[in-house]
Amino acid sequence: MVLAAVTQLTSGPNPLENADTAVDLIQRAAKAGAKVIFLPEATDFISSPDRVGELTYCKDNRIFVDRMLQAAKENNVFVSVGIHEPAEEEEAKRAEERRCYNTQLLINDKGDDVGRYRKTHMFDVEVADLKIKESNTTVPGRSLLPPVPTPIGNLGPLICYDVRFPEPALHLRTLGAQVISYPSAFVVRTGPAHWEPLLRARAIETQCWIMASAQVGKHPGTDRVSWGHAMIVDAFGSVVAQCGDLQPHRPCFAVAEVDLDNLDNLRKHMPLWEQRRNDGPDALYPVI
Ligand SMILES: O=C(O)CNC(=O)[C@H](CS)NC(=O)CCC(=O)C(=O)O
Repeated sequence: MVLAAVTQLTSGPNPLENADTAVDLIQRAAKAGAKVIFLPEATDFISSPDRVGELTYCKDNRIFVDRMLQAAKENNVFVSVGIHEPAEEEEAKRAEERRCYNTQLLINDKGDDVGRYRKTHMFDVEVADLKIKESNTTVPGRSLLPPVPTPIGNLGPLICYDVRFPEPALHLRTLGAQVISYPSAFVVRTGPAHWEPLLRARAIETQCWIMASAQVGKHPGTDRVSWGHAMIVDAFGSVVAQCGDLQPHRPCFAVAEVDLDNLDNLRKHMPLWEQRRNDGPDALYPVI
């Protein structure tokens, strides 16, 4: 049994200050015994949309990544962290747009970069008073990252809005995932109604552990407020750890022991992957 930690924090527009907060959380969670530590989406910075290009390409943002690699090594822990990654020129189409990928970076306990997943679903929505177009600043990734071995099992990375789409999570399970991570910055308009049920649904249907780190509270210099409620859901769909909502929100973490024997037992006795009908909608639901 290995301990995992999900974290909750409030990133601002300064990558170096956010690095201090993230390193402090890594140290605290490692001291509590966590071997795998999950930091939220966009831990490096959250800013108004007009500053995303500048901040993505600035030197401090490269220093942010170096500090995460160093903290993983020094604390002997595996780290998952959400960052803005410069998009390749051909992807950005026009270099002057300086768009980014919304990336989950995976770092092993030696401080090596062992994988990057780039968010594939853009949060382009209008819900009542909320209007956000992530694709103005961000280029969607084009592929899933096959699960990466970690001390808590094979980890399949996805990000935030991706949680609304069951298909990539199911595909990661087929590729061998035992744990799926959703570093997030859910908005307060949708969080109360959708955050927990979506995470639990993904856990139940994939029979994977879900690690959902979260941004929380008002982001300085923006009009954005994040929902928080970072949580760990086990492969049966139970919420086994959750960060609080006591205000003012301070950076915090919640831990759970990840039991892969139980996961194997669940999959053996409820063998969804053997029972799934793969013969397509025409065979399953013929039009009478
Ligand atoms: O913009 C950044 O710097 C970091 N990225 C985010 O905060 C992203 C894109 S705007 N947020 C979400 O996907 C929220 C999804 C959500 O709230 C829902 O699905 O309801």
